[in-house]
Amino acid sequence: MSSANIIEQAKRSAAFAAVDKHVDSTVRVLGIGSGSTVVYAAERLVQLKKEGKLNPDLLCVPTSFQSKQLIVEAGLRAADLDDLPVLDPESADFSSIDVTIDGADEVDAKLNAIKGGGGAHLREKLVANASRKLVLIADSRKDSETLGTKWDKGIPVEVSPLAWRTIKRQLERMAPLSRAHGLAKAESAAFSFDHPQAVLRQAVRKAGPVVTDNGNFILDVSVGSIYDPLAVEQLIKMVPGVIEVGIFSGMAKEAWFGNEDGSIVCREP
Ligand SMILES: O=C[C@H](O)[C@H](O)[C@H](O)COP(=O)(O)O
Repeated sequence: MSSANIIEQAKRSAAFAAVDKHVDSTVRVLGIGSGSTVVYAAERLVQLKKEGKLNPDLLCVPTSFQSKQLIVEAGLRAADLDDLPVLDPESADFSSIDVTIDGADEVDAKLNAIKGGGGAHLREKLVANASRKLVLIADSRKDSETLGTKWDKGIPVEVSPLAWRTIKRQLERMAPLSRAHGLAKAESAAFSFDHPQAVLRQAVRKAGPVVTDNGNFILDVSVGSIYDPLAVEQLIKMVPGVIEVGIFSGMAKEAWFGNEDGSIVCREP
């Protein structure tokens, strides 16, 4: 098997295992992530549907245009996040979604993640935030001790097109010491680069920038190793015009990694 096929097989195994563990007839609302690994989760859902193992009233909440197409093509029912009732109105839990299964670009030892390689992280974060459980699926190349050490394309940041140059300049002046911003432990650096770089993501086969599903631009912000994901997420989020940051700190409850030898690892924080 070619190395590309081995990677695809690893992604597929992780996706199948996660769906098998988390999706049964008791699940009423399911979040569907975006990207190439989630395609295999949709494949497994189609099989389970044929076997009559899904809830007949199952609603699927998409996280992108691509994700909605996966839901429709799988013969499942798509629902918008704000059309759903909360699962338990009597409790403080505001979740509308039982479980969401999504891909990731890099996942650290505590299951903090970088997402948005496909530009879908705004809706992915909204859906993750409304989910009781976020389950990540990936091949083992994404499994990392420290964010920013494996995914070297920068943190995807969705920004307003109205001020992208100003936002870029401001992000490039972010101080590496979280101490300067009072956001994390004194003396500790949130990230390693002295001079972060923010690059406007360019479209392929279209002149000009990538325009997200929400009509915005993406800056890919390289900061080196990310020692304090929450501090970096907060630092970036504070810049006016930043719509969403592709760091998901403390959101995932489980991550499934497919290995090249065919084995699967499931990790919890
Ligand atoms: O914007 C895209 C999403 O965050 C994806 O879930 C992420 O990029 C991983 O995608 P893939 O499964 O294709 O590696």
